[in-house]
Amino acid sequence: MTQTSPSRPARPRRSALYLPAGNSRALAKLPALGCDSVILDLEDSVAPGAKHDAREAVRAFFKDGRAAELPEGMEKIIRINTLSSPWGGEDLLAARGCRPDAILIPKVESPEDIVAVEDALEQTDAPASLRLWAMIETPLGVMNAGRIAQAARTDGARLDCFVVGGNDLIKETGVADLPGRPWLGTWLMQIVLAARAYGLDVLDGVYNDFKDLDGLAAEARDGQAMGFDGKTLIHPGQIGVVNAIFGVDAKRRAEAKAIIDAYAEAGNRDRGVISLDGRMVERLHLEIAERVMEKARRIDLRDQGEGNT
Ligand SMILES: CC(C)(COP(=O)(O)OP(=O)(O)OC[C@H]1O[C@@H](n2cnc3c(N)ncnc32)[C@H](O)[C@@H]1OP(=O)(O)O)[C@@H](O)C(=O)NCCC(=O)NCCSC(=O)C[C@H](O)C(=O)O
Ligand SMILES: [Mg+2]
Repeated sequence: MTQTSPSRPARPRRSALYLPAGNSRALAKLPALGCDSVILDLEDSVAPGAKHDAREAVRAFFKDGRAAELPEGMEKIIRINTLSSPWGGEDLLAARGCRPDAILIPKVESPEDIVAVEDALEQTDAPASLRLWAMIETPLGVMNAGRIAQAARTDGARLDCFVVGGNDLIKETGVADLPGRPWLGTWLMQIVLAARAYGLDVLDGVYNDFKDLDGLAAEARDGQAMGFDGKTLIHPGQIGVVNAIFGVDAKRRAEAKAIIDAYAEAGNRDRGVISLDGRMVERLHLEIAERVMEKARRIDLRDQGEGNT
């Protein structure tokens, strides 16, 4: 059974789809898609000359009610440009005004990058519920991942989730971009470990070859085994594969239910350790099983379009 920290909410974040914010046809498709999160992108998928229009498109999407009509439970994230870029400050103001679930900050390299955004939000009437997600996609970002995640422990901190930026990491380090990601593995694990140490969710990077669903499935399975909560995506055709791999299949549900049922038996309720089908089961396994069942419940609601609150 996959081990998951019981301290984080069991919120499904199987699939997070990037959508270039200025692409009106893609925006029109969104209500029918089954991704758990959408990331409206103002950064790398938007050319410098199109930044203004893309930002206005995001503003309009939230203002005219289209965002509110998305399926309940689909998280709405806006990826801004870095604050050091010519667009970041205006992006942040626009994003805050849209009141999405979270703002995704690209190329985070130190806790100060998070604090700068937190401070800017403090000076506005940003709701306390607004979360921050951070992209880890540079050598410094990976090296400082623990310190960055630690920023989530500060009182009132908004940091909620790490997102791997594999394309930038490959660009910045020069490692070979090979199937199975042999040279990226250590860094990916470092990012997962940092996130887990401080109770953050963590999403794997994108798979660029969007027509190769077998390759996507192999990479998603690797990511699931590494401990990621889900994967970021670039195309609607990738959602089904990834939702299945990061979901809770029938075998895991049955295992979890068996553990919960076993501990519910009168003779077991107060026991620390029990024997189940020839395996040692401890109360920590009960916590994991309860979390698995809660996540399965939320996934079922999400997949029925009823939200995952
Ligand atoms: C990759 C694409 C450019 C491919 O586009 P296209 O050739 O147009 O795809 P299709 O013809 O197969 O599209 C079929 C229909 O699906 C809609 N569509 C396509 N992509 C999306 C999407 N992401 N969300 C919603 N809908 C989408 C098309 O509009 C078609 O519908 P219709 O027009 O009605 O026929 C394109 O998929 C794309 O732009 N993807 C997103 C790219 C992106 O956001 N990139 C930035 C994030 S990746 C990254 O930067 C990660 C990280 O930072 C790192 O460093 O790794
Ligand atoms: Mg990137």
